[in-house]
Amino acid sequence: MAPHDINTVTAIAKANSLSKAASLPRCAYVTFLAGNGDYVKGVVGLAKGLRRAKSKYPLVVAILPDVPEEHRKILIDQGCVVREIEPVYPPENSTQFAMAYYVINYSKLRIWEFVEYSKMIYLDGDIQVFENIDHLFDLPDGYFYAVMDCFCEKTWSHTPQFKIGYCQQCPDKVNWPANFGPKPALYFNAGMFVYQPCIQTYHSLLNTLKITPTTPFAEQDFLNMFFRDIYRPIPPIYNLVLAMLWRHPENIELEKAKVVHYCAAGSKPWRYTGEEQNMQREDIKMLIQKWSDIYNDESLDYKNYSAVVASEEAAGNEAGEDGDAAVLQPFLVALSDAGEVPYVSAPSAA
Ligand SMILES: O=c1ccn([C@@H]2O[C@H](COP(=O)(O)OP(=O)(O)O)[C@@H](O)[C@H]2O)c(=O)[nH]1
Ligand SMILES: OC[C@H]1O[C@H](O[C@@H]2[C@@H](O)[C@H](O)[C@@H](O)[C@H](O)[C@@H]2O)[C@H](O)[C@@H](O)[C@H]1O
Ligand SMILES: [Mn+2]
Repeated sequence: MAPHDINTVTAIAKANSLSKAASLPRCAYVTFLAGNGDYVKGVVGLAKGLRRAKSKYPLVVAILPDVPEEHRKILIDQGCVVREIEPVYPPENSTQFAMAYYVINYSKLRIWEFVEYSKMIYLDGDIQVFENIDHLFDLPDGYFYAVMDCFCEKTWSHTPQFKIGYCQQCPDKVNWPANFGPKPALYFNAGMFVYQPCIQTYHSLLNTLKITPTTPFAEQDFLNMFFRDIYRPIPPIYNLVLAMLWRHPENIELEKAKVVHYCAAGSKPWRYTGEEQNMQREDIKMLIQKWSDIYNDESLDYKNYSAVVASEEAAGNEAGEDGDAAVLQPFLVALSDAGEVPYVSAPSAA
């Protein structure tokens, strides 16, 4: 066959694109959804935020069986890869959780089973991504990456740290008392982390959980214990826990925050009333507004966004490296590879 033969050219192009797809690292974002409440709004907001940030990778939603059909459909329509998981129950124990609903959070451990991906970034449903963080997938393998938590809110009042006013965000302010034993290891917030799915790790997590007493911060305490030797802190811009704004303003440059975690009491954007403590702060109102702008932006709905990209491609717009088409393409490939969403092919330009 002559190289200019149209079939040859097509075959080469196809082989190239296949090998390109095959060599793409198998990366994805993953979040967790339980129940029939309003957290589905958080996940929709997150899916749209990732699109706005031109993330190249899909958002997998690990859902418990109690998520209603209606909510599953909303997620699929937003281009999410929906995966049902079995709940994980902690061993029986009389511990009071810092929040009663944290008990379902042990189910997050199932995401280690998603081994069709080599690396994933877990994000809580109450997180928003304002700038692209795909580069976190390039961090060296073999570690667990997350942002250090803050111990100053009253959800921490049960801990010795809180009682003496010690926080790892300002470790020199209050010295760790000698008679308290060794200084505790660095402790991450489990609303965002970079990890590698792995079946051995998955079994080890579940087996270790069976012999581990439950504690107030549920799976977060457990993950901190399990991964303490390979935990590597990343800067707070990758998971801005809102309380940092009033507890440790000296550690935060708000304009640099790429990822915001709406975890302070009263700060869930989809049910914000402004009544709780600190919720009338200007920075909080601004962050709630930014979340709502993304949630309400119809051009970020998957159906509208993919239609625009398809028509740009049809117009022969190769849209350099930063163009929407170039950016959405691998996202669609990843989705269609996952077998959940049909690949939206561009109509012929002829
Ligand atoms: O009814 C619920 C409660 C929690 N979650 C999920 O569990 C995560 C952890 O809970 P949350 O973010 O409310 O905890 P916080 O970060 O505020 O302590 C949420 O982000 C959701 O992804 C959920 O889907 N439904
Ligand atoms: O089940 C334990 C939970 O713990 C975390 O909650 C936060 C939040 O409750 C703040 O209000 C506290 O002040 C903060 O320290 C605490 O870590 C995670 O965000 C969540 O995903 C989940 O892992
Ligand atoms: Mn959260």
